[in-house]
Amino acid sequence: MYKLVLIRHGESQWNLENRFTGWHDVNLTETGVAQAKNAGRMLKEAGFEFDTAYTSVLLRAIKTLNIALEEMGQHYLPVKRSWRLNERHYGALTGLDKAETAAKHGEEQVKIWRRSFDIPPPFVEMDDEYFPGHDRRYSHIDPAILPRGESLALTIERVLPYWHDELRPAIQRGENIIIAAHGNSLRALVKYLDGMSEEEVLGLNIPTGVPLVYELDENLKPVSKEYLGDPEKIKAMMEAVAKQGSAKK
Ligand SMILES: O=C(O)[C@@H](CO)OP(=O)(O)O
Repeated sequence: MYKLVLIRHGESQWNLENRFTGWHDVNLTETGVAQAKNAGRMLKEAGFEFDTAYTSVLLRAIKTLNIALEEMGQHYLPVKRSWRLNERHYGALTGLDKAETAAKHGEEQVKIWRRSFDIPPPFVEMDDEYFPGHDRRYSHIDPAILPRGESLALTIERVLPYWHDELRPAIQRGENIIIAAHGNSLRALVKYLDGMSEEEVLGLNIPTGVPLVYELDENLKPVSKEYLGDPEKIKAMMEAVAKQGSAKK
C-alpha cells in the first residue's frame, strides 16, 4: 500500500481578489501562509515522513510547500519543480474579476469557462503579456507547446506525462511524496486517479491549503482518500470555491 499527499496552495492574492489567475505568478496572502503552516502541522501530527516533494514553478505553490515542509521539520527534502504542475492557463480571462465576468457574460458562461471539461477560455495572442513565452522560466520549452489558454482536458494532457514519467515511478520505488500544486492541475490528477467521468469532475472543487491523503494499492488504484482537518470547514471551503463564479449581487 502506498500513500500520496496532494495539497493545493494556500489562499493567493488573486484568490482573495476573486480574479482568474492561471499562470500569473501571485503571492500567498497572510491567510494563505497560515493555511500552509496549518497543513504542515496536521501532516506532522499525522506522522508523515516524505522522501521527495514536487511542485509547480509558481510562487504560491512553491511557498506553500516550503512553509509546510518547514513546519514539519522536513525543509531539507529534495524538491522537484515542473511547469507541468502549473495551474490551468486561463488565457484571455487571466486577471479578470470572476464575479464581474459573470455579471457581463452570465454565470452559465463563467461556469462553462471554469468547469466544463473541454471548452477552453479564449486564447491569448503570442504577444500578450500573459503568454508564457516571454518568461525566462519557460525558455527551455518549445513555445509551440506553451499554452495560450487551457481547458481541463488540455491541462490533463500536460499534467499526465509528468505523472507517468516522474510521479508514478517515484511512488512505485517506494518514495513517500507530497505534491503542492493548484486547483485545476490537481483536479486533473484526481480525475485520473479516481477514474472520474467528465460530468463528475464538473462538481470537484479543491480547497486551498488542505492536505488530501490517498492510499493507493500496488497498481496505484485509490483504496481511500481523505482531507485532513475539520470536514465541515472543508465542505464550506469547497462550496466557496464553487461560488466564486457567481455574479455580484
Ligand atoms: O483562477 C484560477 O486560476 C483558478 C484557481 O484559483 O480558479 P478556478 O477555480 O476559477 O478555476
